[in-house]
Amino acid sequence: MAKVFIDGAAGTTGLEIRERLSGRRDLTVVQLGEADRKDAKARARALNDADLVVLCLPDDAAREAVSLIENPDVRVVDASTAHRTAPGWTYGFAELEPGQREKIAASKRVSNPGCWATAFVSLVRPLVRAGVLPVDFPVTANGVSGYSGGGRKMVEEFEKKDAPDYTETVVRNYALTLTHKHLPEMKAHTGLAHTPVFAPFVGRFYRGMLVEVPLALWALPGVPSSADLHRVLADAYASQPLVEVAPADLKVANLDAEALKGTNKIKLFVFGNDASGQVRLVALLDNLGKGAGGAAVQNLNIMLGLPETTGLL
Ligand SMILES: NC(=O)C1=CN([C@@H]2O[C@H](COP(=O)(O)OP(=O)(O)OC[C@H]3O[C@@H](n4cnc5c(N)ncnc54)[C@H](OP(=O)(O)O)[C@@H]3O)[C@@H](O)[C@H]2O)C=CC1
Ligand SMILES: CC(=O)N[C@@H](CCC(=O)OP(=O)(O)O)C(=O)O
Repeated sequence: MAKVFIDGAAGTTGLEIRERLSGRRDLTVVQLGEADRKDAKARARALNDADLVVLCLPDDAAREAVSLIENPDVRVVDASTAHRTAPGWTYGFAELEPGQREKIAASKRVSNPGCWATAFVSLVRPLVRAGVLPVDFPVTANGVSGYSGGGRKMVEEFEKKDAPDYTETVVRNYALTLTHKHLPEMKAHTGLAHTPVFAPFVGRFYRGMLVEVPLALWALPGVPSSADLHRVLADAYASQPLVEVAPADLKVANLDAEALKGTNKIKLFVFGNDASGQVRLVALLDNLGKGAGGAAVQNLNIMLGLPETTGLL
């Protein structure tokens, strides 16, 4: 039976992954106790003794963990931002490209996508691949996330009244320097030539997110209809159980960012107005589900040759 070590098991993403793996009888989960969890020697031992390790650590600690692995058989899923565009690493988004699942299955080093990037690339990559969206198009994205996306520190900022930076803010924008940490992977894994203009918001709710890519259809070559864009997305994800494309004729007045909380799914929507030549592509997901822990478990299943959606859906 495969031995899985979670490094960073006490953090927000680590806890989420532990919970998802807790009922599993097809693997053994290892984690270090409170006294050892930051001890480099204990971590090195556990890292080298596992079949697969899941890193739920800040970027620097994730890089350090990888450097501590000497056993060539150990396989890694890294939930941090450290290796998402690094050479030698496979991007852990099985549904993204034909053949990506097989690459993940064969890889020793898999980087789990960021939550914003998961939403963005799932909407944009199929359109770029199909040639509907030119690679040099000036794409923008915006969205709102629950505060668990910021990890333990942000959770405390929103929840712990005696935290030094406690806030009662309901919703706020951020990344105003236009250098959000997911931008490199958003560009690299869509194939876009230019970095998208990205406007993220965080709100006073724990988990869930809504991400939008607004597009002027009249500015695209051949002026496609919103139905054309919908067809590309529906075809791209037709056989993917964790990615759902809502029907093109769906009539709703709004979407709730928390609607998929606790699930491992991502749902994509195309809201278009062909009279004005405009479309809003929308992705709905749980930042801790398909945006982090759910995706990590999916990657782990694929890498260990276990049924992909065990413990998910
Ligand atoms: N939250 C989210 O929605 C998502 C997070 N991620 C990524 O997952 C990773 C973890 O994030 P998240 O769970 O949110 O962060 P947290 O801060 O909640 O958790 C990080 C954990 O790592 C521990 N840690 C820090 N340094 C070390 C070290 N040197 N050795 C061992 N353990 C250490 C921390 O302990 P302590 O708290 O005691 O310092 C904490 O338990 C990050 O890289 C993040 O970018 C990815 C996708 C989504
Ligand atoms: C609300 C919030 O602050 N979210 C985090 C991203 C969460 C995520 O996907 O993070 P990783 O890159 O850490 O994987 C942010 O925007 O920086």
